[in-house]
Parts: sequence; C-alpha cells; structure tokens
Amino acid sequence: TACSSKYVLSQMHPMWQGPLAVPGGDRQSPIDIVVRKSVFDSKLKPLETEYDPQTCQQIWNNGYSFLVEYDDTTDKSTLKGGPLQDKFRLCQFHFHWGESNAWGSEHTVDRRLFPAELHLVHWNSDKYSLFEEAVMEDNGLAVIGVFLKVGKRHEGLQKLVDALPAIRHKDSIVEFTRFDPGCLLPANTDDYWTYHGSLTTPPLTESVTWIVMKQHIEVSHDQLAVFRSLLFTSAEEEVQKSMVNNFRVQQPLRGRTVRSSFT
Ligand SMILES: O=C1NC(=O)[C@@H](c2ccccc2)S1
Ligand SMILES: [Zn+2]
Repeated sequence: TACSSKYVLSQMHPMWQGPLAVPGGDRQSPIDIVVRKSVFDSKLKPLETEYDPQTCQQIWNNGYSFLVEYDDTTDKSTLKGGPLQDKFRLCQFHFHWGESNAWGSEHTVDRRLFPAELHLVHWNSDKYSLFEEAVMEDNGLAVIGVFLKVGKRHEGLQKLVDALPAIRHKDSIVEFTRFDPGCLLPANTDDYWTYHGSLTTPPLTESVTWIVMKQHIEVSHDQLAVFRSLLFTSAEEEVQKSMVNNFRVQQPLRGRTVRSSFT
C-alpha cells in the first residue's frame, strides 16, 4: 500500500504543493520529552483504537526498517480520541532500534534512551482520501510511539520475529496476515505525551500529531537480536550492512509545548 515510506512523496513529486516547513523547520521530530516541562491537559481523552487483524496484509524490508502494512482502503483499523479531533486509519507499523540495547529509540524521556521504539502510523481519513494527501497536511497523520525495553519475551511479537528471516534483504516482502497490532500496545494507553511534529524520515513533512506512550512494552534480548539480523542492503549488493541504528537524531523543540494526559 502507498503508506509505506518508499512511496512517500519526495520534493520532486508533482503533487508537492510548495514547501511545507521542510527540514530545518520549527516542528521536527523526534524530540527529548522533558517530563517536568510537559503540561497536563485535562481535555486530553483516552485513546480509542479499533484494530482488525484481518486488515493485516504484508511485512517488508524497505531498506530502512521493516513495515507491517494494513489495508487502509476502509475504516477497519482506526484510531480516534486522545488529542485527535478526527478518525485516523492505520496504514502500517514499524520499529527503530540500535546496534546495542543502550540506544535505539527516536524519542527520549528526560534524555533516557530506550533500545527500540515502535511507530503505529495512521492518517486522517475524515479529511483526506489517501495517505499521500494526508502526509502533506498539518493534521494529516497521527503516530503512536511505544518504547521497548529488554526483559521478558513478548509472546505477541514472536509471530512477527519469526517472519523476519524471510525479509532479511532490502525490498523483500512476504504475506503476513491476522496480526493484531493492539497486542503491541502497553496495558495502560491512557497515559501519554502529545506534541505536533514531523515524519522522522524523508520527506520529514510536519504533518504528525505524535502520541508517545508513557508505559513501555518488554521484549526479550533474543527477539531484539533478530531485528538486528535484518540488512539495509539488497541481496544483489556485495557488502551486506546490518540494519541497526535506524533512528533520527533529536530535533530542537523550537518553543513547542509537550502536553501530558496524566499528572
Ligand atoms: O514515525 C515515523 N517513522 C518513520 O519512519 C517515518 C515514516 C515515513 C513515511 C511513512 C511512515 C513513517 S515517520
Ligand atoms: Zn518511525
């Protein structure tokens, strides 16, 4: 589906309607979340996710991360509530991780790094009809960020981990069905931080309402090691490069306020 980063518009694309606060903009992501500077907002609602595992389609290596893609042609897997006014459709989820357990996340909390971060990418289906349109607009995307910590094995993640050896190289893709992304959310989804930011990979458009979960999930050391067995490089390339450290560096806050749904 078009929501994977490979199809995200580049600045050369004819649909590109002029600069939408391109890199060096004033609402880039990721950021460090300074807990004591976040502002509690009692108007923030609990998140409402309705994910249909039947809409899960494929898993593929796009040369930067691995994406699990969902059928986003209908409102079957949706996100609403939280800081959002509209209904958003899940199009894919993916992760960012490090070469060691000491780092890997894109966001940090009081400068604390996590070994990995899950991103569930949704687009505003009340206002737009395609991901490619939404990706250009202020209120176009909503991404849920969940931190991963190394600890006990995550049973729900294992089905995904078992599929990774089949997509070791860039551009490899396999069918992947009946996966409920809800199993990757922490038990408590009422406590989160939210702020206006951007995609963390090109075209870095400033169209994302970020929802970063306060509670992390745990995965085992071995499960994370399988992430690191993926390759940035395609099967044809001579030099194989391990897919690790696929995160963007932190960006300046530029006066933005990070709101919290909890005190
Ligand atoms: O949260 C994000 N993580 C990424 O890799 C970026 C992205 C870019 C295009 C599509 C989906 C996601 S934005
Ligand atoms: Zn991401």
